[in-house]
Amino acid sequence: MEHDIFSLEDVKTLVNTFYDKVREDELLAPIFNKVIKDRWPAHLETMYTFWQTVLLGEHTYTGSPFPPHAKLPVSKAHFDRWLELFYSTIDEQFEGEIAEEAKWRASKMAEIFQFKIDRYQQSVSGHF
Ligand code: HEM
Repeated sequence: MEHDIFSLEDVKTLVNTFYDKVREDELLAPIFNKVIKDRWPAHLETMYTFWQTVLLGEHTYTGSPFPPHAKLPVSKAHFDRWLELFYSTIDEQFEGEIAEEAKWRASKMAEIFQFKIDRYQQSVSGHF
């Protein structure tokens, strides 16, 4: 039986496995690679601190999550795929309250990001 997400080691496993899937995904990989290029190690480091802060209460992340997403060319299909890969990564390796919390947090953030991105896209296309 799988265990819950307890340590920074678990967070790193989660993040590494998830972005391995993202980088192999035909819908998401081009979007990420266009922005990140050869900075994947730095992105992964940032994401360790983000999830360490959210899930373990160890406050190592000091950024602002939304701004890098504001102008991405993404829609509901991209967020659905992102969540599908994130959920499967968690369910394959972890089980417990924090694992459930991770999925819930991700879905809420995806909802807010998508709402803001849609609003931005409408404003630039003149239908605001
Ligand atoms: C379609 C879905 C998504 C795409 C294509 C996407 C893409 C990206 C990209 C390109 C970056 C910038 C990396 C860089 O320049 O270093 C980034 C950063 C980040 N993403 Fe996402 N993302 C998505 C969904 C999400 C969701 C749902 C969350 C939250 C659970 C999230 C959390 C973050 C965080 C925390 C950062 C780091 C921000 C910082 O620089 O401090 N992303 N993402």
